Amino acid sequence: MARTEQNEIFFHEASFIDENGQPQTHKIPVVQELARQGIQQLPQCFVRPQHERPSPSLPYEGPFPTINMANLLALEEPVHRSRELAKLARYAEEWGLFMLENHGIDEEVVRSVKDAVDGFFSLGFEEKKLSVGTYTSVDNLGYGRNYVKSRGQSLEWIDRLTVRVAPARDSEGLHVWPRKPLNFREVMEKYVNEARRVMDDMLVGLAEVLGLERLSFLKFFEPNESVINMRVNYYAPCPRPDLVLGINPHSDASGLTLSLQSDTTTQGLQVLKNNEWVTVTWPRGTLLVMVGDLLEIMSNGRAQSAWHRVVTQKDVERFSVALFYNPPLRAQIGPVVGDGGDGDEEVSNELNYKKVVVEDYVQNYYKVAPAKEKEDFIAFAKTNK
Ligand SMILES: O=C(O)CCC(=O)C(=O)O
Ligand SMILES: [Fe+2]
Repeated sequence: MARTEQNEIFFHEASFIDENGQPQTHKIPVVQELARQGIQQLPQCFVRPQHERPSPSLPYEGPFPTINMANLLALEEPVHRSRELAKLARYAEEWGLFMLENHGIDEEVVRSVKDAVDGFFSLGFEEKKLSVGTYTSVDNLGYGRNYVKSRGQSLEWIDRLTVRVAPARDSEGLHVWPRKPLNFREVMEKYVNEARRVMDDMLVGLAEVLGLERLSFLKFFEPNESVINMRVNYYAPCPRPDLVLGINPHSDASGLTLSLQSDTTTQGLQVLKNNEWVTVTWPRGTLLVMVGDLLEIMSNGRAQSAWHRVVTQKDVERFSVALFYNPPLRAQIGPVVGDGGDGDEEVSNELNYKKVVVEDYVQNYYKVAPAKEKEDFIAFAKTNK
């Protein structure tokens, strides 16, 4: 058979420890490059078993959970504010995520983040690799593939860039920020500064509406030691969206996650609600807030982390920028229970979760991932009741 000229295939390298405790390296095709080459046939390594494939999912009927941040902060409008707070409690309990409008982050700042991401992902593969250094000791950070655990697992249709933004000293001495575009770091740090304020306000609002002291959650997030990881998820157009996932189902091992997405689409993210995958409708200009496992623990289960996944689209590229906001790695967190407003102190046998050290929780999470269901992750912090 005559051979036509082959396109060069680019690979990310993934190192992992296999089930026998042996270090392994696995080569993973760079999804963006496959898409750039216009492949029509999906490589087998991305094809999911039948039961994991995304069946068509309809957008949620009715207005998608949305919080208006301006109302939340409007102390001089107590009626608006308490209505918004009530919604916040309901969404945190029933959905684990919601859209955030009127978030107050300057439009220009958001625009510049999207431009910086576009600038980075429009570089060639080798140029991207050269632009970003590698973390030597920290797994799952840097430019590359998503977390890989074994050779047999279906690969996710994604390339991603993860940077530890805070504490800033964690990336000192390591070259981990992209050098291109030139303003990447400056733009992202400016955004993260504003985003942190939004997340802090959310933590205060959530504590308040759950009948807890205002700083009950925020107190775990010591400003100089808390960790913010920024993950840019890039999903290239996919020839067979019906056979793949952009990201496996998971909950985030964070306190809170705050995300923005590209203007190319209003879809991509799905959340499990009443055992059904629901497509998140994501209007332009809104941010997404997600409850992570650590906040579920801190709230003794009243806020529920969202079990979510990402689907891809045929001719549409999409990116999201997720900020994972965590207490310091060495911090011990645990459920905070108040008196529920009725003056009766809760007793300790009503605790559904144990105290855990953040680092231990995260380590276990990566040991378990990819998980089949949320319980696989969160069981680590549950009391045996
Ligand atoms: O792309 C998205 O909207 C979600 C990304 C996500 O779930 C993650 O980075 O943990
Ligand atoms: Fe996530």
